[in-house]
Amino acid sequence: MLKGENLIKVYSSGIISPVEKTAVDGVNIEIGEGETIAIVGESGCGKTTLAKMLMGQIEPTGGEVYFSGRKLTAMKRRELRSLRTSFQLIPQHPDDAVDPRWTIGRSVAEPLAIAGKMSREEIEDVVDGQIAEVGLGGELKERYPHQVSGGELQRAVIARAMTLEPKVIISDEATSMLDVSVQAHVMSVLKNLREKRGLSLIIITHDLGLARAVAKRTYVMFAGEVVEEGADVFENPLHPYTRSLLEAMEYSDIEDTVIEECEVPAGEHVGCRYYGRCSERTDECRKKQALRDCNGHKVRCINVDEH
Ligand SMILES: Nc1ncnc2c1ncn2[C@@H]1O[C@H](COP(=O)(O)OP(=O)(O)OP(=O)(O)O)[C@@H](O)[C@H]1O
Repeated sequence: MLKGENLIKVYSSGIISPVEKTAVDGVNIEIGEGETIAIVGESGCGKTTLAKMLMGQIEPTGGEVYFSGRKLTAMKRRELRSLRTSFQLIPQHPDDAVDPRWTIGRSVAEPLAIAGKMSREEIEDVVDGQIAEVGLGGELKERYPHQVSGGELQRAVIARAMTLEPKVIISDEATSMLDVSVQAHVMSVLKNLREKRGLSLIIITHDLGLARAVAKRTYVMFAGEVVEEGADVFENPLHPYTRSLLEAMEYSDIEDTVIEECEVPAGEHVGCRYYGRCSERTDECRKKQALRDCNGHKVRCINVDEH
């Protein structure tokens, strides 16, 4: 339903001597209707940039995005704007998505008020239904963001996003600031909405335990590339990077395992990008690595054999 083909994003920053940074480099990604996928990888590997390209929020430097067979990347701005409601991003900090001076009810109603297609009473009905659907009590409508808990506010943000009847929800570390039990509650709200509404869910996370628990397929990213992808990357990890993440997980509680940020060694972009950190590297790894089919999923490592 939503597909990115060979997506590339090069950012340019600085005016006098601009510096280019390739945040995403040739990523192919796909999500079906009602499917949940996870994108995992350390900070700065390009997860958010990839998601924003899929949503049409930022223009790719290269590659195409298709949504229900239509080429998003070829659309005029107006056409794209009308499709934007199909994609809703749930950010890490719910405070970013609501106005602190507005009641929760007003914030949830805002997208419908802007759309201008419903009467006040109709909007009220949708807001009430949506607030109940995410498991919040009606009394929260009259409260301000500082008068609710982080988990409640995040559920209100989900309710707000749902008023626009999106097809795809992208959760960008949406639960990472919450306690584990609250995190589970918010995720179960998303899961229920997915089941009930046939939503597709993209979970961007540092939390391997979360990805493992909720996603049908996982994309592991490293330095702008997908290094491994499949339904069983946790059960049958092939890439040395994925294996190192999972080994780190063994030393801690699975629920608490987050990926630490690490510097990508400079000058290693010709061959395998993991070369500088890989304990299994060979001379062959200095060559550009392709993402290839292997043992039921895809891996970008020349040293992995079919078995
Ligand atoms: N607007 C921008 N201009 C220049 N560089 C950017 C811009 N946005 C992101 N980057 C850089 O692109 C790279 C990828 O960023 P991105 O936010 O996509 O990573 P991420 O994997 O989502 O990280 P995190 O988990 O920390 O949110 C980073 O090195 C970041 O500094």
